[in-house]
Amino acid sequence: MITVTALTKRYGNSLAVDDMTFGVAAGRVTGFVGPNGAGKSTTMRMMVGLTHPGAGDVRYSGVHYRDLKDPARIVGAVLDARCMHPGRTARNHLRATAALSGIPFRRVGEVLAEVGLEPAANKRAGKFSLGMRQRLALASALLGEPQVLLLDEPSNGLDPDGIRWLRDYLKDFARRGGTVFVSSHLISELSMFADDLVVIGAGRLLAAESVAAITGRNDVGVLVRTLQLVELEALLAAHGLAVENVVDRLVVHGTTRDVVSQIVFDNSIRLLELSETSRSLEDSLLDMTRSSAEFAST
Ligand SMILES: Nc1ncnc2c1ncn2[C@@H]1O[C@H](COP(=O)(O)OP(=O)(O)OP(=O)(O)O)[C@@H](O)[C@H]1O
Repeated sequence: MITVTALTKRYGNSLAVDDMTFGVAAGRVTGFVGPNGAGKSTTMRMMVGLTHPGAGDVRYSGVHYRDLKDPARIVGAVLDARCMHPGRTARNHLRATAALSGIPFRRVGEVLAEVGLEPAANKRAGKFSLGMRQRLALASALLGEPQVLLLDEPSNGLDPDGIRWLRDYLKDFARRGGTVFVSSHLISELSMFADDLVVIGAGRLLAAESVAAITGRNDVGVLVRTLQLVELEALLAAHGLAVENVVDRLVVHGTTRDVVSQIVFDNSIRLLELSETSRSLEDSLLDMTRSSAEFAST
């Protein structure tokens, strides 16, 4: 649905976005992750024509954003939830936005209900919490019944219930055939609902693949504790297993608990602990971006 090709943006001497190419599929939630300053916002701004790229382009089903006949009906974007008139009520903010895009006013009531803001419809946006502004910004993006949602850090300011609600909403939007591209510097949060990930660091693309592919590559292994450490290490190595002695335990790479427990049983070794380990998605992404700034992990 979205194709980003060789997208590049330079600010002075620094490359904020460096030759970025990736695709975002319809019917799936794609997470856009990277440490602070990696270039997520700059990329998303270029995706909706708010920042002019130095090179490269972004297309929606083959059509350049600036050539879309009715962009509000194709792409709904929330890039900065603070961007609204504080003196306007939620309803009036949405009416003004609808009028600008030629969208019928009946959509205003519908989107207020969709994001759960009906009770606050007549309150001024200036009195809204950041979480309520996020919902109002999402409501604006939904006015044109778009096929694509682009959201930059949409859970900022949402409470845990709000975050769960947003996650379910976006999953459902994708299930109905929509395209969701959502950025976050919180890997743990994205890993809970994204199908695909686009990972960037220091302006460069590091990976663009499914969460399943990334986790599938993760090293699985077995952790063993025993008082007969040296004896078991030799036995496991004799069976051709890659074994590592880490202080008071053995880590056996690329195998399962069943294999190790059989060797242990056959050789009457007494165990203190036997467990399977796997690296989390977060560990993998941290490895990918280690050379760039730190990810926030909570
Ligand atoms: N208008 C601008 N002028 C100069 N430099 C900019 C501008 N906008 C962004 N940058 C720089 O480009 C780089 C990428 O910034 P960007 O905001 O896109 O990153 P990000 O991944 O969205 O980070 P964050 O999660 O902190 O918002 C940063 O080094 C930033 O300082």
